[in-house]
Amino acid sequence: MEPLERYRPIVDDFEAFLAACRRPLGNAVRVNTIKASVERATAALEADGVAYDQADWNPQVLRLETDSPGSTWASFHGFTHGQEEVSAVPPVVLDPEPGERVWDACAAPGGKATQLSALMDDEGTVVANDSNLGRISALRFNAERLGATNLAVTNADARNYSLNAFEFDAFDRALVDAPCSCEGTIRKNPDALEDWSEDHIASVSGIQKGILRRAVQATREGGTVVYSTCTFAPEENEAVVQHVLESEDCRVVEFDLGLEHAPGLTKWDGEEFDETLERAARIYPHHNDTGGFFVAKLEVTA
Ligand SMILES: C[S@@+](CC[C@H](N)C(=O)[O-])C[C@H]1O[C@@H](n2cnc3c(N)ncnc32)[C@H](O)[C@@H]1O
Repeated sequence: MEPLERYRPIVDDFEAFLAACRRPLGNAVRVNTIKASVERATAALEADGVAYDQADWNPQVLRLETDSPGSTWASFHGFTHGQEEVSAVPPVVLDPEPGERVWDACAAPGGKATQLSALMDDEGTVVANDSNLGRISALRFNAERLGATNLAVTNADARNYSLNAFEFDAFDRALVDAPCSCEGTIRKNPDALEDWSEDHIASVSGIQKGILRRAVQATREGGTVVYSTCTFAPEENEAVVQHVLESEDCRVVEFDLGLEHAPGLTKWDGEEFDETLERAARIYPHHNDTGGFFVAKLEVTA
């Protein structure tokens, strides 16, 4: 928990934050609407005797009272997919339409890519990319299990991603769910901070900047890019968005999130960020009894 002390000056009710970070996280699933309605999925859970609670902000997210959410009939049938509640936020903020072209730049193992497919009624295209070949097999497996047929998988470094193989020259939307220091996953993974260091944060921040820059370049004017991480470090969040605001044509836009959150920061460690960064969301574990997440929404401008 010691590394988290650096966030004492920025987190509202820091003691409640620390206490929440120490509590194990319950299990959650997302209803896979490609295969089942919420009613059908919850009926399958009830038949299995698994109690659930629907999330207030999204009825497709269910908190389950079971230690093995992957061992229910609903899961075997692909009606549900184990996914942390806050992890379901970025695709909802991206808000893709059926028929659009969407790039998921860092997609494996595919929780959000398959959610994008479902939000698009499995119509249009989700290009689900990841640079890690080992994680691609899990992405393919999840796409098949959940029946996401509009999902195409690529294996490349998103920082210099080429659109040459496609018959179009820009995506309508892009999601960058970036590799990060994973501080916000501490409730699920108590070892999450074991290898924590400021050097690692600095190095991953450079990768994040490169990926987000490419995502803005690869998205059409008027299109939308969502940037998310499961970490608290401002170097990996606001500083990354700030970097891209300075180098690419885009702006930070507001979004409505039915979840309690804090605004993005406008300064950290002597660095000042654009005031529009306040439109980003910092979701802390004590806000909604979830993991931690950062989400920013960008519009590509001329
Ligand atoms: C937070 S995880 C993505 C989780 C995924 N969006 C989901 O919901 O299942 C970050 C991913 O970024 C990938 N990654 C790391 N560096 C990358 C790069 N330069 N280009 C593309 N993907 C990268 C990692 O392999 C990892 O799978």
